[in-house]
Amino acid sequence: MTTQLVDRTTAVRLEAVSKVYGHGGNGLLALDKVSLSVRPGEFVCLLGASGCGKSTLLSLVAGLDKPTQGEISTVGRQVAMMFQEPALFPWLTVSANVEMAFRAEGLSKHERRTRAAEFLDLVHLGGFGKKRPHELSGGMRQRVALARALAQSSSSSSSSAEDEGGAVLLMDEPFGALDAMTRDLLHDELERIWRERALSVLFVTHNVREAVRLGDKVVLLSSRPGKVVEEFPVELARPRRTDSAEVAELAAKITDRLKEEVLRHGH
Ligand SMILES: Nc1ncnc2c1ncn2[C@@H]1O[C@H](COP(=O)(O)OP(=O)(O)OP(=O)(O)O)[C@@H](O)[C@H]1O
Repeated sequence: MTTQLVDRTTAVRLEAVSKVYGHGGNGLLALDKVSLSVRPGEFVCLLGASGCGKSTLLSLVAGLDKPTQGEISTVGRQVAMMFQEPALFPWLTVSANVEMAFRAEGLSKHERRTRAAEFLDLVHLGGFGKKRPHELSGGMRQRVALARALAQSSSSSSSSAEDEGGAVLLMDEPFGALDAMTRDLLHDELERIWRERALSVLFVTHNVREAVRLGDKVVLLSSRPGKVVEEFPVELARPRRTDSAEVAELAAKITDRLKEEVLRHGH
């Protein structure tokens, strides 16, 4: 089950969470007693081989699905999710796509547009509000998706009155389809916004360097069923460069551990 946390030292907490898809003999154990936590303002990267249950875990935290066993708790503010594909409505303008985040708030059209423009400015897309998604590059579309996720997590309908902490952002390989240069730029922007807005982030990737570039902590999941194998604190100074020797060194250590896990499971 998913509950609201009263404890202010944790933004997201999973305790012995298991997920089985299907029933009986045909059931598939996707996650096996996974425990992990994200502190308020912490950037946690979740790393693992394909099919180890990373997306499953995020959808459970987002409340899109329920764990079979275990408990998930989050801060009062509703979490926002961002996927590999930006999932924009192609027939709407960029601004209208971001305005969707405020649709439950009863704001006037003018207020919605003004607030959407603020979030588009934040991701350096000021002036692009009237464009349609197909007129933008892949990286720009992903920025629109980021603006919409930030708007969602800040909307008053998604926060409780006593909630003063930053929002929780769940990201499922959001930059996986982008070229390396665009990805680098978006890493810098995400890091800036994360700091400015004191976000708590759970970021799924299978790119080890990306995890080390961004994370305060990298949580390594085993191959299916997903279990936490090891947590690696990343104590490198920020801002980091994906191509730096320090990032490469820790990434190599984590990759070795990941390979060991994949070989142990035979897939
Ligand atoms: N709705 C579902 N019904 C049945 N099985 C599912 C469902 N969703 C996921 N699975 C299975 O659960 C396992 C974990 O899937 P999941 O998508 O969470 O892994 P992942 O680590 O995110 O993979 P990838 O890195 O390839 O995106 C996989 O074996 C997948 O086939």
